[in-house]
Amino acid sequence: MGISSSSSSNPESRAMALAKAKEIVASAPVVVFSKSYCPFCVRVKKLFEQLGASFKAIEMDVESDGAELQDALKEWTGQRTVPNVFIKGKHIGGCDDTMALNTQGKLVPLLTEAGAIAGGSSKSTVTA
Ligand SMILES: N[C@@H](CCC(=O)N[C@@H](CS)C(=O)NCC(=O)O)C(=O)O
Repeated sequence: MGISSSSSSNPESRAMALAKAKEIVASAPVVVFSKSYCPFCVRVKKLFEQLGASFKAIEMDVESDGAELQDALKEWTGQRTVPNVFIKGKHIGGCDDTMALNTQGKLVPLLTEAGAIAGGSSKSTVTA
């Protein structure tokens, strides 16, 4: 490797990426770490839209430090795949996990409690 190393293997960059990921998660009621071409991400974002929930999407294939963020998320949550969903700072998981919460009727209460659905939603679940 010589004197240079990739930014994601540099401990300082890793720590910075982890701090940034945590900052992003704290900055919005719902955060979806995503990739713009990922069909599972599209499903999750569409579900939140259908539920009328506001969310922040971070497209890691577009962000210049996306690879570092993805490494940081793996370190933090144990999950490397996208989407990687957080509600009110809590790690929810991926598309399957989010869809399962919706099917169980647990997603809307979480989104409402997080303040992502203004004034609550008349829908308790949606079929996606
Ligand atoms: N079962 C997972 C599937 C997610 C998945 O396979 N995502 C792909 C992108 S479509 C992924 O993250 N691949 C690894 C990568 O992009 O680094 C879920 O429900 O979220």
